[in-house]
Amino acid sequence: MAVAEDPVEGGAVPVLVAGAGPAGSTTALLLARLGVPCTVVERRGDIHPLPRAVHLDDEAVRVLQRIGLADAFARISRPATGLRLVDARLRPFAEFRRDRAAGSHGHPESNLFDQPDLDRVLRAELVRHPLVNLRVGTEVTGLDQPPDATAPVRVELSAPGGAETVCAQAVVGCDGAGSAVRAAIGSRLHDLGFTDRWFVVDVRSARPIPTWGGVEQVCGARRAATFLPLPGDRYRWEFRMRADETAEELARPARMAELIGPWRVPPTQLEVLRAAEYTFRARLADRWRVGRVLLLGDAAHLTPPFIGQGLGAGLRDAHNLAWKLAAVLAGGVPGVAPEEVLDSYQSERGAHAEAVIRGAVRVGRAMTGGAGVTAALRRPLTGMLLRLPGVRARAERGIVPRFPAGPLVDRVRHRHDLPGSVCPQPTVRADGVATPLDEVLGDGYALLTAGPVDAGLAARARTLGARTVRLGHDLADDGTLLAWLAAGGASAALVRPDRVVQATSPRT
Ligand SMILES: O=C(O)CCc1cccc(O)c1
Repeated sequence: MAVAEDPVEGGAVPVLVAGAGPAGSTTALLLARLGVPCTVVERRGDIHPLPRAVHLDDEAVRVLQRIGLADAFARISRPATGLRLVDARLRPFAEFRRDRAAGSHGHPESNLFDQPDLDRVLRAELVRHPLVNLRVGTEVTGLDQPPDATAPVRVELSAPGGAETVCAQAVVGCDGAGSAVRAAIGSRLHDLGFTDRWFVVDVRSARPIPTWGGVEQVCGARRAATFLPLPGDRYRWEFRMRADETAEELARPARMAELIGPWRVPPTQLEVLRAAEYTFRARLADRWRVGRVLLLGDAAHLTPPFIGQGLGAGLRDAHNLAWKLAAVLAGGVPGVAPEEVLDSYQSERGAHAEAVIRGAVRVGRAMTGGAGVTAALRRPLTGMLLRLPGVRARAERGIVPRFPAGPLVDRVRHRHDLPGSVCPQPTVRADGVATPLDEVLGDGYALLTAGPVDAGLAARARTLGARTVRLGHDLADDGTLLAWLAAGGASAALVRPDRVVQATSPRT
């Protein structure tokens, strides 16, 4: 299939991305990095002015690194100490600590930020990139997909100049919870059984508010709450709302003073930037792809924020999809049918997104659910639970993606085998220069070797155009990669462009 050279307004475009939020912008920038021109349509003229997401983990920051924005993100975020459970009087009773220097993905494990800051960084990059055509004030109103999956999709747009139609070889719907693209392909969001109203308060504080440097989850019986220190002078509180409460009532000075009372912050030192009701939901779309139309981010899944994974899930989707879509538009991944390549997007990402949503619901209920005796027992029970073998380690590790076997992930025989897992990113020395591993691996497939490679894997790597990177020759690291390969019983790993291990060569 021919890919148009340039994005052409009103004509054929290789990829139309609906929505310029963080997930849509990241998708477009990943595609553009791979040489695929994108048109991004965005309903809003300017970035969304209100703070929304506040947390990204190290794997999600690694995705931003792929589009050259890790340093910019570091400037607008603060590495966090982790998650602390506290009682109604803010006395800690459990703590999950994160590495503030760098975790296995080469970035701080927990990062707090204010979403409009990230939106501005991404928007500047979209505007700057020669392969991205950003069209604001424009949104998808309908789609028409011919039965032949490889024929262009006709996309109806509402634009400042009126209604128009463009043809795109693929459409990526990143248009949020109320996605028009999702509706147009007949995909439905399924409720995973969680809806909770919370009152979210974003403030600036004239004086620093003492914090432990991470997220505080108040697990009191009377009212669950979350407190987060954002960068600079900004902070966020979230309070669970009772059935008979309204945001207007809670926003009154007397009620607000009562809510933030335990933190002992004089309300006069605070400037309230926003105080609004937000409904936390757990939802998953049943179909993430119909032909060449794909869903991503909040259009595909919604999670409550208790483990801080909402936006990260969208960036992971973008990382998983962009290289597959780019490959299919350029003729495919050798040895795998294009439809299988694209199907693997939902089979890989859907399972992880569902595990994250269900995990967030479980954690949310465990931390904040119940009343009376149940809530009173939370503190001692949590202490006991965390002393059980493996429980703390699991809670600290989070929900790590482990993709199932498929056309792009070999079957594993042992749970320590590497295929389906994400390769770590230590800092390595290449040509005498300290560099994050991904910069050495490049944008395509890579074959990371620490010893002999079996002939089958070597041939597959050649067919896929993989860059061979030999430990101890092309780069040196602190032993992380060697230990990782050894733990997985491998002497070499074939790493996909999204850093997922596709196959390994066994250690002999
Ligand atoms: O696990 C962490 O380090 C923080 C998790 C988190 C982030 C944001 C909100 C929240 O309730 C939890």
